[in-house]
Amino acid sequence: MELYEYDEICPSAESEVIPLHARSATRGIEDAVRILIAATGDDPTREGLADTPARVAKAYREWFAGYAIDPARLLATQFSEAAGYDETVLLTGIPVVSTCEHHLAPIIGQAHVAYRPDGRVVGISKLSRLVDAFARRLQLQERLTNQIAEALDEALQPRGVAVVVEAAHGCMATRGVRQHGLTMVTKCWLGDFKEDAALRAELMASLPCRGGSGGFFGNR
Ligand SMILES: Nc1nc2c(ncn2[C@@H]2O[C@H](COP(=O)(O)OP(=O)(O)OP(=O)(O)O)[C@@H](O)[C@H]2O)c(=O)[nH]1
Ligand SMILES: [Zn+2]
Repeated sequence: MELYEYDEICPSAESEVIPLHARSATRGIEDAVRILIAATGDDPTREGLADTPARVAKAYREWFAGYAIDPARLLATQFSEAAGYDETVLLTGIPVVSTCEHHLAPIIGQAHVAYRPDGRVVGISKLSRLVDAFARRLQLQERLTNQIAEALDEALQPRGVAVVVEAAHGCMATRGVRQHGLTMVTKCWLGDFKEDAALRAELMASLPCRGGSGGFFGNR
């Protein structure tokens, strides 16, 4: 295996310490990607890989855009015109694109978000934005599930919140146990949903759950 000099693949490494959350982190990411490419045994300077560090830096801005989003601001616009509606509001099949904090591998799945309003509702698109704001961070699926539920509960103070996330973990599909087609299902129940088993059952019956039917990294 060919070895590469550190400052050949990582020219800016010693010039400054770059906070990773900042926009200026781009160069630091690019240097890190060159190191990772070299670690695979490939040549980070060959033509096909020359633009890869910049592409990965751009991808990182997209994958981790959630850190810059304030969930409370997302949910700040609320409507009271629907005050007479006090049944469950449910949005199913919200795409989840996240990254596991243990292996930096993708977590791909869907979230189903429900709440029982108490006089106020939010624009339905905000539920999708809320899921995305927490998904586009380094995550554990359990924490992602709880964060979505708690942010909605805090902002809207509804009578209940339910969040179900079903996702496949790239770190299980592509390495380690190397089992694809598995789906992890996590749930968070707050308020009415925590107290009322019939409500939980009704909600679960309304979900187009894919759990156990193949997952997002293909069938076994
Ligand atoms: N509970 C939970 N576990 C996760 C999540 N994402 C990844 N993991 C697991 O995190 C664990 C990390 O375990 P470690 O033993 O520290 O790491 P590892 O040696 O790479 O583990 P293996 O994946 O079993 O090879 C693994 O079991 C992963 O499957 C998640 O969102 N929630
Ligand atoms: Zn993982």
